[in-house]
Amino acid sequence: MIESNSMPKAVVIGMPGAGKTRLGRETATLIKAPFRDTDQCIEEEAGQSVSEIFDAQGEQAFRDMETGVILDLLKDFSGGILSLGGGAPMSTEVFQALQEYRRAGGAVVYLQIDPEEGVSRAVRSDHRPLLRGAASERWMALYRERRSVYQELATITLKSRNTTPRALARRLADALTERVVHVSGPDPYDVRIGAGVTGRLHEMLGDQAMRVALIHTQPVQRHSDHARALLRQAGYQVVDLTIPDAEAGKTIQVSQGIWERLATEGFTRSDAVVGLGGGAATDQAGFIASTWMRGIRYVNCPTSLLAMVDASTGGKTGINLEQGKNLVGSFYTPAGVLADLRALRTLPNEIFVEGLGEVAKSGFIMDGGILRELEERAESLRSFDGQESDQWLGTVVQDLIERTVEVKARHVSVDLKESGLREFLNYGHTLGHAIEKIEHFTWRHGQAVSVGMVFAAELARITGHLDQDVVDYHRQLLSSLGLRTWWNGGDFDQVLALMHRDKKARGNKLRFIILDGLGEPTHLDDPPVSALKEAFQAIRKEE
Ligand SMILES: NC(=O)c1ccc[n+]([C@@H]2O[C@H](COP(=O)([O-])OP(=O)(O)OC[C@H]3O[C@@H](n4cnc5c(N)ncnc54)[C@H](O)[C@@H]3O)[C@@H](O)[C@H]2O)c1
Ligand SMILES: O=C(O)C(=O)C[C@@H](O)[C@H](O)[C@H](O)COP(=O)(O)O
Repeated sequence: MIESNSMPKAVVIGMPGAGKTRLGRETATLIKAPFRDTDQCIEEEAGQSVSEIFDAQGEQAFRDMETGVILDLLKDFSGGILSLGGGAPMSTEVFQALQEYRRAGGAVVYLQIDPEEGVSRAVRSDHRPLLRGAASERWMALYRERRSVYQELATITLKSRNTTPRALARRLADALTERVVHVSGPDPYDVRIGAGVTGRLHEMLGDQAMRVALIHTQPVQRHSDHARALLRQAGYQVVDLTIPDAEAGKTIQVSQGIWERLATEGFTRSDAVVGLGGGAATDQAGFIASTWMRGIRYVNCPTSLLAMVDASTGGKTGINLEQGKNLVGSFYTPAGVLADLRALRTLPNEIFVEGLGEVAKSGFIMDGGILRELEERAESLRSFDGQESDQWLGTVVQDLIERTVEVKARHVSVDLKESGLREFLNYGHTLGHAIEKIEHFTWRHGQAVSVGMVFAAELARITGHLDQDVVDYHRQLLSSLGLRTWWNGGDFDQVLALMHRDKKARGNKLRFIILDGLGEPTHLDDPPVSALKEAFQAIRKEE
């Protein structure tokens, strides 16, 4: 039986001369994995070259050896990259084993080569026994016979045309390290997390759209330029829309400007939106997508940590009003989310750190593993520098993003419109949003939520739900990550009035999310004002 913990990470298949061995070897080097080529394994075992085995024992003997080697390696080559001989998948046993390998989660990579190129390489090569004699005719005949088998088995197809072996290996390495979180519900979609996933924009947008509105902010210009180039390459007419940065981009005036532009550009119902940037840009882009002609397709490309772990997923779209945060919006799910880790290279440290606030939130409400990871890595995470982030840190960040998006997905998959369970994702936000407003959005969202979580923990303690040590743990963990745990702005009455505009409030009654313990969120309805005041005092710091 093929088991995921001992099988190879990828198996490369394709025609003779496609470059499978080179692709496999270079990819293995990039991802620091072992590499095997089945022809080479057979030659080592037999002490003869493939041609010599063909000449001395015939093709069938070679195929039997090949099948044996492949079946063994599929069971026992943990995390390696395996390149197969071109004809291997044509054997029923190997074909079925590759199907089983796929079912176990393995990646079968079909390296496609243009027939003209394949033929010209075949003519030049003199060591392939099956191509002896009329090499070009033999190659074409094999190609016709094998092509559909390769296509049927492939989970990843790479075309060698117009690219270098190095670039192909890079693409494969990216694809193999990508993580996918599936969000289910009425309109299911995937969140893809990995270096280079922006390359999947076309796949996610689909072929229906003719025009694409690319909504982004100026600080992420470099990433939007890349996305625009990919969209144009894929044949879309791209309308580039640079909106004001951060919360200044989440206003009705900005929405109005975009709607008018879409009208001028002739956007129809089959056209699409791409939101690229931090959470503010993706919130506005989603809002536009949900309102234009009552809803068109959109894909989010988050570029900040916070947008990757939270804002881009779940379909809460919206804008702010002078009176408060996110007061206008909709629940409208994206067609997909592409969290490209390469975007983090340009992310300033303080914006990375604020994103850790929402990561910690997911830990507090659901996933103790996130909390442990944050505790262990606090120092390196707090000093994250995208430019210098080594591979180790990159993997940690990818893990944290994946885990946090899992937490989000678990909530929004069953309660898209926030009738109960989803409200837990709002931990720390009732006060957090009030702080953002009172501070005229000079405080970053994640920092405000961090203080909001300490407030919620204090409130839980005061109302008899939580022990002091868990409240202390909030302060200690959040501050170790570089997040704020106190706030001296505003006054209680101002804060109370703003908290009444929170979307969890019903009538005159406030509703908070608090914890009964780590990973045990619950609702607290209509707490006494005295308790709120005491919790408010507890987040003030003597200066
Ligand atoms: N819809 C939701 O479910 C949800 C969830 C959480 C937060 N939010 C919203 O998200 C917003 C906060 O998101 P945010 O923290 O990303 O803030 P943001 O969107 O204001 O981005 C912060 C800053 O970082 C810049 N930036 C983003 N990516 C960058 C990159 N790769 N390189 C350089 N600069 C980059 C932005 O342009 C901006 O200047 C808030 O409006 C919040 O309400 C929404
Ligand atoms: O997705 C959710 O649900 C959340 O509450 C996630 C929050 O982290 C996020 O800040 C959200 O935008 C808050 O929404 P709001 O309804 O409180 O405005």
